[in-house]
Amino acid sequence: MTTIIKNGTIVTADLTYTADIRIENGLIAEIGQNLTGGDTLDATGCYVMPGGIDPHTHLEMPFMGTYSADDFESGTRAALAGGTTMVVDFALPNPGQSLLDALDMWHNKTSRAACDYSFHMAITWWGAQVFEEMETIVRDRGINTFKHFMAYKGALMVDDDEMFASFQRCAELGALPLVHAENGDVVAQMQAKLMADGNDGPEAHAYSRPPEVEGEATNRAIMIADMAGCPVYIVHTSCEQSHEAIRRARQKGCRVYGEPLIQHLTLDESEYANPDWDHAARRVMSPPFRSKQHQDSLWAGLSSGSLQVVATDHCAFTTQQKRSGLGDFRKIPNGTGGLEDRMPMLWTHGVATGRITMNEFVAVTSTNIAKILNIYPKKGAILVGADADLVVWDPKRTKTISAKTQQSAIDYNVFEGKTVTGLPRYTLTRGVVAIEEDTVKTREGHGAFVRRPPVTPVAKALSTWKDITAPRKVTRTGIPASGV
Ligand SMILES: NC(=O)NCCC(=O)O
Ligand SMILES: [Zn+2]
Ligand SMILES: [Zn+2]
Repeated sequence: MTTIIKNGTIVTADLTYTADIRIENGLIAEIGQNLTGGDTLDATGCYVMPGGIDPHTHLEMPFMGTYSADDFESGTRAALAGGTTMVVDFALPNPGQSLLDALDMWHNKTSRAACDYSFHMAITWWGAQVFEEMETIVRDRGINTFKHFMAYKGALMVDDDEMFASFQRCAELGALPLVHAENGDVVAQMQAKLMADGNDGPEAHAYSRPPEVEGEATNRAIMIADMAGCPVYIVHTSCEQSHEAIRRARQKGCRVYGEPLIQHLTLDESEYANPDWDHAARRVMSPPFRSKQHQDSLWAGLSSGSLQVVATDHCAFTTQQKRSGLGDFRKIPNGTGGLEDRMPMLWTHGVATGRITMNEFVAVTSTNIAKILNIYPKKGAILVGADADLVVWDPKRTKTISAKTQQSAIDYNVFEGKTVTGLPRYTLTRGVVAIEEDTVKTREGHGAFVRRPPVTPVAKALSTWKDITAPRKVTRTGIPASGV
């Protein structure tokens, strides 16, 4: 089947130019002038960009005694509606559970996915079995990233010795560790104190996780990665303290990546002061929303290049689920939605305000993460041979975000009432039109697992350098006799 996208302006991470695109069998077959034949999609007045990649979602995730409400059907439908054509979710083994079993469980959730997907594997416990299975995960199962939680003490959290061992294993395998960087021990103590003082509302969630908790853990993760000899990717970077640690390390030459979320870029801590308990609880996530100064730092990181990727950490819970934390903020399921809104919100608050360019928009929503995850140029590119995961972006289309019209299964939207300008005219997943303006044409089961090979160019370069600079025993000729 042939489709031609005509009359659009192609925008990639490094180029802006006018050309048509011919798509055949789900791939980009030709880029050129005046292409004809097949079905035509009119892109007049639009930008044609690589579809978004959201590398941080939690669909149907078992967490804090419940499951996140969006599954791979509603989650990928929401993604496509907002111009995102691939999601990367997290397989989370229970303590003692085989990584391979956990991965099978996560694959079993995806039969209705409407866009392509992949997984990060979480390291939630440590032992010889995990060490061995990491190799199978990388070599046979197409996964090159391992997630580590420095928070959620007593649940997902790992200690420094486990993290160091896992990072070293990542270095051997050419894999990339991801880190949720918050000091879980300090958080647990702060939570207990707040509760003891009678601070049991959702605002106490934010008080228990100040920026220092995140800055300290980010710095620690980066130093541990440097000692282990691997790059490291810090998820949901929300504050200047964490950004500063990333920036400083990058200046020293460390291979560190930082991922702000669209929520942290556009929503602030005043949400937790709302007198409506539901309003505040719906916005409970970790790390919490920050002040406007922290937001400025994140935006500066995107424009200067010290932060590379904008994600959502889409982990949506209904109001009813959030209410399990009434009377004890520690029991409010942590997480917010954003899959459908990431690209329009970033365009509206980033490109339209001049904080980032269109090309930087493509870089931080798609191309950078495609390179980091080693799936470029299959994904994240407009090149002959690449998957035709494309968004025909109409910079004039506008809407006011509302839970009433969203694809997500939950009953509210943290961006409710915000007007966005810049929306998909079409979203294509491997050449198939899934979204045509307000019409949703997603196909359940169209989404396929994307295998990601290990050893990115960055991992290879870093391991070469680490080998050259590794400690070496000095060969000596004149050794004094002992005791003389
Ligand atoms: N971020 C959050 O609050 N929930 C999802 C799990 C995580 O990423 O920490
Ligand atoms: Zn996290
Ligand atoms: Zn997450």
